Amino acid sequence: MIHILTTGGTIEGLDYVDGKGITQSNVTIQSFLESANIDFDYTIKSVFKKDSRAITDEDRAQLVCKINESAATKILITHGTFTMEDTAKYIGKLNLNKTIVLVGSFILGSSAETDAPFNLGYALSSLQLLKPDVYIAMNGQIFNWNNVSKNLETNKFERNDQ
Ligand SMILES: NC(=O)C[C@H](N)C(=O)O
Repeated sequence: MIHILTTGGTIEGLDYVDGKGITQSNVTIQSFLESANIDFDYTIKSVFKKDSRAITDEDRAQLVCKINESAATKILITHGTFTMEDTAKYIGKLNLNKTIVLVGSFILGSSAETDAPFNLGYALSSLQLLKPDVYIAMNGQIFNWNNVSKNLETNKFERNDQ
């Protein structure tokens, strides 16, 4: 059983334009999974719907509550890319003894060119194979929570020790 927690971000078609958050989107993580004909047991829950620049430590604490409440030991978190590494660190430091993978997209989930379905597939596959810890699955790579940064110039995630 995989438990999916959604938090907003570009992957859900949410973004900031002119300093204002766009909260209306016709994209759902569920619809991506349905179009891929996913055939394993999963549950999906929206924890909040925010551009990740607006996520606070209170939001992160709420996310941790949902992780702890879940009977699943494999958790996927969909999240905006800007502060994904902060949320990964926040959760990683807690040693929750579950496999937790965070994933997002660089191109709006509502756009035809979105990287969302590929990233979701890659993250869900990795989630089933990885040992308990917290990871980011982006750019076709797996990053450990304590060794990852988003490079704002290249718009890619990279290892800190690279
Ligand atoms: N690519 C993204 O997800 C950026 C987005 N605006 C965010 O929530 O961080």
